[in-house]
Amino acid sequence: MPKESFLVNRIKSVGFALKGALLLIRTESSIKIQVFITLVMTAAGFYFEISNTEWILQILAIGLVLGIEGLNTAVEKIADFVQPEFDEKIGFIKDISAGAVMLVSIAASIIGLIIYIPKLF
Ligand SMILES: Nc1ncnc2c1ncn2[C@@H]1O[C@H](COP(=O)(O)OP(=O)(O)OP(=O)(O)O)[C@@H](O)[C@H]1O
Repeated sequence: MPKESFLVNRIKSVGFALKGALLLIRTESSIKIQVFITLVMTAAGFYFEISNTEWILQILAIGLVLGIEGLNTAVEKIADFVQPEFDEKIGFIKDISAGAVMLVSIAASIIGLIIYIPKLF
């Protein structure tokens, strides 16, 4: 069988990644909430006419939270696959992964406060 070209492989990878992102949004409730917050913050960005720099920081913060949440979901799925029973080590791995989401969420919330508090008060 002839090897597929680099370009065909790249296009296929983008397809798999898009499928994964859609699957994530359709099946995971935490990502659904974060997508909702993304829509609210995007609307707020337009309403308050935030600057280019503020848009860049907001997009970066939102992208980080969604990306790390996606990785956390992947860690949870792998953990459940390799060890469906209660296991202290699995609990530790899942807690660390959830902690990573919390850290970026705190940073994103602080960025949001720095951008919007001066516009509200
Ligand atoms: N197999 C397990 N062994 C030990 N502790 C576990 C196990 N599964 C889950 N836990 C504990 O329960 C917590 C929540 O795990 P869970 O997989 O339900 O994640 P979640 O954050 O509720 O994810 P989601 O709501 O997105 O499914 C973990 O952080 C861990 O402390």
